[in-house]
Amino acid sequence: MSASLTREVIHGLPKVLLHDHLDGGVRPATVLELAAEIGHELPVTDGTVEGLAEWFRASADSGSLVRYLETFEHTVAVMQTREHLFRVAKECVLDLAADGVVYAESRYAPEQHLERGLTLEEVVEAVNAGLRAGEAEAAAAGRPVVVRSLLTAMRHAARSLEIAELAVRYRDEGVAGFDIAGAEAGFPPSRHLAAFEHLKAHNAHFTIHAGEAFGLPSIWEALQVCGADRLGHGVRVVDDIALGEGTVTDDPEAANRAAVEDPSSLRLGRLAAYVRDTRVPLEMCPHSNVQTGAAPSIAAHPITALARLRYRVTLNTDNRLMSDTSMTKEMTALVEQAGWGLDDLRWVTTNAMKSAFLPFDERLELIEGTIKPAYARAAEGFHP
Ligand SMILES: O=c1[nH]cnc2c1ncn2[C@H]1C[C@H](O)[C@@H](CO)O1
Ligand SMILES: [Zn+2]
Repeated sequence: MSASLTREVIHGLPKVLLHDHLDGGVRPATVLELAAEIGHELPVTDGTVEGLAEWFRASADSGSLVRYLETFEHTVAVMQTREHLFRVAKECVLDLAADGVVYAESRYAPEQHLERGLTLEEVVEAVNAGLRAGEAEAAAAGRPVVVRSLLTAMRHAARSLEIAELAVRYRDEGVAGFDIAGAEAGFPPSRHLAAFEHLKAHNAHFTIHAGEAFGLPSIWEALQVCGADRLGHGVRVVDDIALGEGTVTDDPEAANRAAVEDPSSLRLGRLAAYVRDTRVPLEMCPHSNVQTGAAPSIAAHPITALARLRYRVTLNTDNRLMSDTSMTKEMTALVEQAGWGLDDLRWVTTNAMKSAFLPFDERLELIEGTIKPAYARAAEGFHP
């Protein structure tokens, strides 16, 4: 009964987060403090944590991915030394643990953290050390969380092969995989084929931001040309799902209703069918999509139709700072605004754990030992 599924109950549920940017989740207080320390000028001058947090949220709320991404200048600026990277990574783990996250993959682009002389290896080692310190502190506080990193290459730049090599080199030291991010239009993933070939040659995992600001060609390339294991966002797969005379994209709210009332009225094109048939995990990020204009609202976000159609949907935060969000907030919004229930939350959580770039036995242990028992206990609470 979703009536009892309050924010407090949701906060207590175990969560799995596959798509969270380290530089998109810096605490506003930390940005403020470190910017003052290094003399980086921030765009707001009232000096308050609240003012800065609001600036990030409002600036990211532009309806444009390109403008959303401009705000990262001010988090990346304070992540340029070992000490600062360590701190940001550690605080990230503590914040996720406090949100009830039990497994997370935190991604960042090492090439963006070289401004003050660090090497790529030093960046990775500083972040890894911070993640391990955060895990230890969270476990000691009774909130165990496992956090792995994904190394991102920026799609407009030309360092993807180097970053892929770095991901392979550090695979046994907490780096679980690789990603491509940045503005999508004009920078197709196939520009980075050498990186993907290297990863495949070494049996490494990768995801690609695709189908966020740009539609089906980007999803098709990510899967069929590059061989991505998962899709970052992938929300525009609904461009290939017909509803009436148009597509789900034309009227996502009607599609969410149709997916429940009459699923056969939604007709999958070849690519949309391929994504569902092969169980490609979709790393969906509702609040981020509303901000960048990839979805009209939480109620009308295609995540609900895709969930009802049984795509391999996972729920994610993307950028907790810019989107002023958390896993608790993403889940609560779907419950309150899109008719989701406890079964849906358990399902996306299990989907995410199944899709993690963690060895199978470790995934199974988290599903059987942590996720299933906690959701079963929560379900009991809803019986009369
Ligand atoms: O949603 C996103 N789409 C594309 N790129 C993104 C998104 N969120 C963050 N990024 C970029 C900006 C960061 O600096 C970079 C690495 O985390 O990834
Ligand atoms: Zn992202």
